[in-house]
Amino acid sequence: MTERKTQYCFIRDPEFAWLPAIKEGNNNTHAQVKVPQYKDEQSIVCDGGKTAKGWEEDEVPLSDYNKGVLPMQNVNASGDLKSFPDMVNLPFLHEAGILYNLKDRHGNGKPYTRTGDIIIAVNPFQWFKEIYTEKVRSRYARILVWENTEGDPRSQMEPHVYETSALSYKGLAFDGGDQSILVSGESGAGKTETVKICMNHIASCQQGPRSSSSEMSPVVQRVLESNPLLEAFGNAKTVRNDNSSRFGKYIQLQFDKGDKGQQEFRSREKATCVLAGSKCDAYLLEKNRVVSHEAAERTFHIFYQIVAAKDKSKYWNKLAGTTNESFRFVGKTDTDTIEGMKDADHFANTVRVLEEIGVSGDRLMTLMQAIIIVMQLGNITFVPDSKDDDHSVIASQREFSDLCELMCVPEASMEVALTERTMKTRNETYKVPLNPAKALEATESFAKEIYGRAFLWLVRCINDATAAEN
Ligand SMILES: Nc1ncnc2c1ncn2[C@@H]1O[C@H](COP(=O)(O)OP(=O)(O)OP(=O)(O)O)[C@@H](O)[C@H]1O
Repeated sequence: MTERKTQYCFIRDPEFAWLPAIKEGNNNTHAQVKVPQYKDEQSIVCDGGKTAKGWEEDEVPLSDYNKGVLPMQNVNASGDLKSFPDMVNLPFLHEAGILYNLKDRHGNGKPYTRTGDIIIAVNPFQWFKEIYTEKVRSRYARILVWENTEGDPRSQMEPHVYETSALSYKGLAFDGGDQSILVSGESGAGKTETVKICMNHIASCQQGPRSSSSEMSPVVQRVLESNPLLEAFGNAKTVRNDNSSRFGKYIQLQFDKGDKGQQEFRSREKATCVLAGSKCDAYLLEKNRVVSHEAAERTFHIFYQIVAAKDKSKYWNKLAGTTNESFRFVGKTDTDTIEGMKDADHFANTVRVLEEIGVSGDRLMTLMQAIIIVMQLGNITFVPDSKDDDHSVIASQREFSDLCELMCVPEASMEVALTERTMKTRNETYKVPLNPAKALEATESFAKEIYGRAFLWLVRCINDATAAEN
């Protein structure tokens, strides 16, 4: 009599998506399964139930599964998971198989897994310093870029995001084609960090085959240093990520490929393809965050930074003595520390980098005042005009006078701008009064527009400092 092989499978679960189980039998509509019970989510693994604290019998409807078949686990005869660095090789390729493979590697300190040419990164939320050392960086560059090996050199290496950077540099330097790297994932997945790791590595690839120096090229340094600026103005604390990018970006790294006429081009002896500059396109800034955010979240970092700045009254003397709560758009926050640094220290760093890219003196003053104007606009309130409910008048007179003084605009003109809308037809221009709700809406739109434009202006300044001239 032949012994029946244990059928290690997965079943759907509303809490954990997929659970490992053992299939005991089935009829036309249902499968009978034994489900190992683990201590907690972390300890749920594919191990044939060896570390489970008990078992439960269950019956699952086959109609919940693709073609009525329960997906099988990628395990050996004793039920232990067989982990694959490249998921193209998974014997059973399905969602549950992918998730448990990634979970196993993640648990073993391996945040990267390959699927063909794609690298999947599972955010470890702790720095595994040993996988980002200079030695590791140059090994990936040497083997993937500079050594002309037969076959796929990746087969001898652990999957790593350095593989993506090295292969794109190689494609650019030796095949001559432009390269694109797409980094995608949900909020907090680690996209921004991955881009930094990738850019740093591209910089070490261009140091050439024999480089062992950790010295960064000035271009890359400038590109990476501009990051805190984009983060100050474009990032905010959300419930998922304390430093969440609230805009999309397309970073173009510009390489000088040398003179193609010279034999040196495509030489494997020397790097002739060198980083000359970078350009960033920013889009879809979450402008709405300027005027409102969830209680557990924050608006853009720069607002807290400026309120916390030691020298804030330099930008507007009325900032002296103010707190986050002094401004409706900013409001109470449960933290004054982002990525281990206080808002006040971040501000000093923001100003230092701004000055480095040429935003200093009057330009710096204007930028900061634009930010303060946005905050002050949030403090303007409206009430119905006693003579006509459809008209509104400004209720917060002192805040309004401060705003006008800050903007250097006469109060009468500003009041008209905030409480009336100008309509234009083909033959005439006329004013429509705004009720308090509409006036508030218009004021908020004005604040969002100023912030959005200041952000794009800043991106242009960064590009002026980092883009290659030709
Ligand atoms: N490779 C990594 N090693 C260690 N920690 C990491 C790594 N990648 C990301 N993290 C951690 O995860 C946090 C969130 O990462 P990151 O800001 O890159 O996410 P994101 O995908 O860009 O999020 P968002 O879309 O919200 O901007 C980082 O602040 C860092 O603490």
